[in-house]
Amino acid sequence: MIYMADTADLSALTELYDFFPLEGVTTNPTILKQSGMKLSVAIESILKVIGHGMIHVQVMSENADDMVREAKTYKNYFDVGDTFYAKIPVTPQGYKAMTALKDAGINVTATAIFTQQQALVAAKAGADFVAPYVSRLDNISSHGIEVVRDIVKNMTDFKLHTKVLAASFKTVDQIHRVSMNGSHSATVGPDLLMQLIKHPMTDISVKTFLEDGQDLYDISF
Ligand SMILES: O=C[C@H](O)COP(=O)(O)O
Repeated sequence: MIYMADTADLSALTELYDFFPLEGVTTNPTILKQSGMKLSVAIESILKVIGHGMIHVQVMSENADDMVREAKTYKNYFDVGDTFYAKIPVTPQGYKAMTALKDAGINVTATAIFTQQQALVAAKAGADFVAPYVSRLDNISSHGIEVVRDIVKNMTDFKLHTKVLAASFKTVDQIHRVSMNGSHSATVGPDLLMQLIKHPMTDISVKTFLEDGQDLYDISF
């Protein structure tokens, strides 16, 4: 499974990219607002941290032609080639823009997905990733994990190349369950990414190893 960071928090990203095998960063207008940075500064700063990792940038336009122009502008502005993904909401104009963007050779991440059909239509429109919102589904008494599972099944059954990018997480268990249901990728906030790898028994085990080995390891390195 591909892990991405769902954040524009530069210090958290720098800390995570030092050790966590992340393959990209996803952003949206809300994430930018939380960072306090304008788009140009935020994305340029993120790119300095992530190098050749994927960068997913959401468009603000509502009309398909504008979405396409906006995405093309960002791709050129940030000069990021194939690691650039235009995040396009699954509106009617968004679907139209997805097809046009793919025709123009620009990667697409279909976002704000709440149903299996929204994802399937996005895949047919050529989206490289489809992003169902797990917590936001759970919070409206729906079932985020089941939606992810159904979308994964569709991609497999219909032999589509689109990857599921599960998004909107609040718990480690949600991430565990989307992995077990075959999600190709997940984008996760920094705090939860850290929680994924934390376990008190690991800390206790490492502490014991250090104590036990203290006087035994006699080879210099
Ligand atoms: O871009 C989509 C986000 O992953 C949504 O996450 P959120 O529900 O935590 O805002």
